Amino acid sequence: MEEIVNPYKIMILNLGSTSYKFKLYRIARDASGQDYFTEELIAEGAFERIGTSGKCLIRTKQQDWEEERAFSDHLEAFLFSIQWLSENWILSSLVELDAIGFKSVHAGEVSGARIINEEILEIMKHYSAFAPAHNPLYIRLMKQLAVQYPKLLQIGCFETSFHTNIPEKRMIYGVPDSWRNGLGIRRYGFHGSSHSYIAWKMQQTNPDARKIISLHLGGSSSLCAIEKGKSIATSMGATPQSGVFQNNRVGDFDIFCLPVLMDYYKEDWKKILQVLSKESGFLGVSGVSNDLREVLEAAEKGNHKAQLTVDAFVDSLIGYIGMFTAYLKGVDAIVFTGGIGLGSSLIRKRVCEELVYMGLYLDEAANKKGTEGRISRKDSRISVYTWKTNEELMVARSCVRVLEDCEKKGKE
Ligand SMILES: Nc1ncnc2c1ncn2[C@@H]1O[C@H](COP(=O)(O)OP(=O)(O)O)[C@@H](O)[C@H]1O
Ligand SMILES: CC(=O)OP(=O)(O)O
Ligand SMILES: [Mg+2]
Repeated sequence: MEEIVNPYKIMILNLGSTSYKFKLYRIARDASGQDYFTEELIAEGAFERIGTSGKCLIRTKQQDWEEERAFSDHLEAFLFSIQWLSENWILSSLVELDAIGFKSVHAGEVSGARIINEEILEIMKHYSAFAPAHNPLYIRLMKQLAVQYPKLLQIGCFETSFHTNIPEKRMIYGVPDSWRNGLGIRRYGFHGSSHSYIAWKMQQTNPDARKIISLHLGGSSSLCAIEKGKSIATSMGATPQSGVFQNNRVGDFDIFCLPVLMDYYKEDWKKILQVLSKESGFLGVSGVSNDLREVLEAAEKGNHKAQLTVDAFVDSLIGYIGMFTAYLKGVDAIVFTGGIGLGSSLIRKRVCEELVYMGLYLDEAANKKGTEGRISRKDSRISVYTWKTNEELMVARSCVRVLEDCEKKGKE
């Protein structure tokens, strides 16, 4: 392994809508001094189905631990992982870290990698209404850590960052301009760490693919049109509740249903938002589950509503792929990532079957294998890939940049 000179020790936390993930790195810029990094992954953890019970695993060089476990929330999962790392002599205390990095979600116009302080926490709080499944979780943990470890540097890398170069005409809604400036109501886009990882990964492996559509399909799902490494369009808007069908969130929805809903729910708008953000999407339409694995299983057994959910999900992906192909004026590669993107060969097959008209031909055997890499046939005009996303790596790199800036400022 390449020697890592003056590495930082950084722990990255990814509080997903259904999962808790962490990675612990030793990481530094490499000898070239450019924007390249060398890193060693000391430990990683992925806990599924937070709130119910799911597969939880932690991996280190020495050992793997895997158990079916129930964590009531992300905080409990985080505390467990810290205790595990300490008991197994991997990290005796968070005090050992140079920084803790968060794959944080929404702070409106504030994006990029930011040192977490009172001001940023206030902004995140303001945008909690936009990202209710994420922001409150991050704020709670950040505040708790600030009390417990006042010297620990906390860095938030906001999911909106990758999308800041999308043309203005594509980032506005057709609403009074004062709503954008006064209330922050505009499109932002999310899953920036994942889509930027895909852009980077494709640059490393397939530099000729300049027009890419990245499908991050997971607890929440979004698509991103990437041109020459930059996001030029994305399916989520002002909030991560929008765009394609989500696990339990509505996706795109016609706001003019509101009067009917207000009537039905006796003007209880909080209840309406709860249904749209927690009881809709896969769960709402199928009535089976917010976990696509269970919906697919039910569809297989002939459950009509479950089948409709799967069909509508695939259909919404196809719609955005068509739109983004037009924005990109063609497409060289389509990439599947996220829990569903990597895990479900059926969803990949269903999507690709709809794209044969574009000269896209799936390699059925490669698709079924479910490993990373190319899954389209040699004669396919558009290549198709599955990559396991690495959001934590992108966050860790951003943290290194912030730590270097801090050091520079300290020397000035
Ligand atoms: N083999 C699979 N088939 C269908 N869905 C899957 C599969 N594996 C995982 N998933 C779905 O992926 C989601 C988790 O995706 P992930 O991107 O890790 O989550 P998060 O959004 O919480 O960060 C779960 O909701 C699960 O239903
Ligand atoms: C928007 C976001 O960070 O989503 P997820 O819950 O999929 O990780
Ligand atoms: Mg996620």
